Amino acid sequence: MPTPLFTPAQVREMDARAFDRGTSADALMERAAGHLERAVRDLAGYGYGLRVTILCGKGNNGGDGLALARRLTDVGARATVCVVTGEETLEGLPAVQRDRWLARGGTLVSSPQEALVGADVTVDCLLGTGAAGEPRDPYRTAIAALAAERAQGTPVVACDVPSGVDAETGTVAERAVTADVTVTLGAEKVGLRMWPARGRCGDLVTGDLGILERRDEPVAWSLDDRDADHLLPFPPPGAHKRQRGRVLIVAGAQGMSGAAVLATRGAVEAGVGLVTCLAAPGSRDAVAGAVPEALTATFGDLDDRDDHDAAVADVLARAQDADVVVAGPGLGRGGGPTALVRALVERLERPLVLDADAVNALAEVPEALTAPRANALVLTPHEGELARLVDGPVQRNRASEYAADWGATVVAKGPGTVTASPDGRTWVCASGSVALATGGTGDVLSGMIGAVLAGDVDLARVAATVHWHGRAGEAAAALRHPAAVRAGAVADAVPTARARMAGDPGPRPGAPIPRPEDRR
Ligand SMILES: NC(=O)C1=CN([C@@H]2O[C@H](COP(=O)(O)OP(=O)(O)OC[C@H]3O[C@@H](n4cnc5c(N)ncnc54)[C@H](OP(=O)(O)O)[C@@H]3O)[C@@H](O)[C@H]2O)[C@H](O)CC1
Ligand SMILES: [K+]
Repeated sequence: MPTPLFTPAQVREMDARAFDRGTSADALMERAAGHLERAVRDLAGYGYGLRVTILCGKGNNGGDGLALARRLTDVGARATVCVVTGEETLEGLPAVQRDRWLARGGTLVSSPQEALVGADVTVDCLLGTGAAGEPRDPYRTAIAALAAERAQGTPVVACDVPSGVDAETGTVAERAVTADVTVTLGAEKVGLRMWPARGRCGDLVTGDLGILERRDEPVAWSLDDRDADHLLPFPPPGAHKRQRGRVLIVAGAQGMSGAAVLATRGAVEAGVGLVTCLAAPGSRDAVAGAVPEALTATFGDLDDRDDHDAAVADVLARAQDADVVVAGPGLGRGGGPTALVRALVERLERPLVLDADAVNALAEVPEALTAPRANALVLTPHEGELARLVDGPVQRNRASEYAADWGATVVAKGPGTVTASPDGRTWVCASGSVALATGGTGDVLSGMIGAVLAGDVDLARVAATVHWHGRAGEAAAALRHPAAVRAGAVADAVPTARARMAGDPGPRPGAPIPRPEDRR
């Protein structure tokens, strides 16, 4: 099942409703501590005799830590606790937890450095969702001490969020905790799935507090392999190639054949009935040579002012034979590509995927983006391209606003790609590898998206394809080295990645890939 993701403010509302139903804040804190205790023991593999150092702040995050110390003692672990702001700063529930800890025979160590000596596991209960901005002292110093201990090999469990990480936006303070496991409480917070925050969390575990209700609407979703595989098309038995979808790729101006080749390969490897690539003459030959499975043709000269109307008309006519059009990879910049993109956005009555130069062209004619249109539009900008479209700094966690403003599905590419559809659904991609941060991988993705939409324009499929492309990047990195993956290797890995998502552990000659009805 897709994982629902919420903002910290939503989780606070869930808390408030739980209080209205009669659940006490104390009970929630005890539940939180129970999840932390399990995570600590799971990480270490044992509990009895385990030396656990818990660094606490003065808020409820610190209160969770004090409750944890008591629970760990109950199972025979040795908890060392430091309240970095001083125990006298605690008020309310954290103060109640402190008193319970002291009544249980626990003690408090005043210096974080001293508390960390000899720890097998450390727990970051410094700052949670109530904190904002750059951690101030004494938190700052405590975070540095925790980092130094981790550098010596002592793992860190973060309570709710790694301190210094913004659980709404995914931004990370200059001084922030890097955890090995993060136990996120109540419901998964969206910012923890976004980068750079995701890189600070380690394994993400959700600690259910019984506060999430059916009516809670997540701001985003995260797909796993099975979710993504189920969303992706599976060829109906007996289908002929036209029924399996036809993609037209408009890419590759003169001298820019590589992008056209990669986008065409993306579509072919993703599996679709027919792929046609329209490119400038030299690029067309390159595509024909590199991807024999695709049909190829040329578009007129987009650079020639007198001819570009004819080129645009030709592309629109050819699009009549396609279910989906992908435009942009290596299309070039200037009046011709801009006129073509504008015509496609305004006049094409087919789903349209715009990538790379086509996104740049669209930034030249922003009125085309907001005008009513007859097609489903998917934009796949990387950060630089998105910045041109929004004309200012980009926040990927605002992709859903961009999608609503433009009536388009926005795939905001980067680590933890965010896909937002105009109907208000948002997905944060959990797959991928730094191997994808190399030229041409976006072209592969655009072709793949074209292929999956050729059967059915379900926009959740776009998010599933982003997940699939991420898995292909991981598979290519595993076969080679993350530092040495070229985009063509990502395209090569697309079919195997899908087989693995479907539950196939690896190549097994002769073994059929299970059909959807056998898997569900
Ligand atoms: N449903 C749940 O998820 C539950 C979560 N619990 C835990 O509660 C925390 C949130 O607790 P809260 O008390 O709201 O906040 P924090 O513990 O995160 O701490 C806030 C204190 O931090 C100070 N602060 C704020 N910003 C900074 C900063 N940049 N540098 C230093 N200090 C900062 C702030 O003090 P001020 O005096 O500055 O206002 C606060 O005192 C949640 O994360 C969970 O761990 C519940 O236990 C169970 C239900
Ligand atoms: K924390």
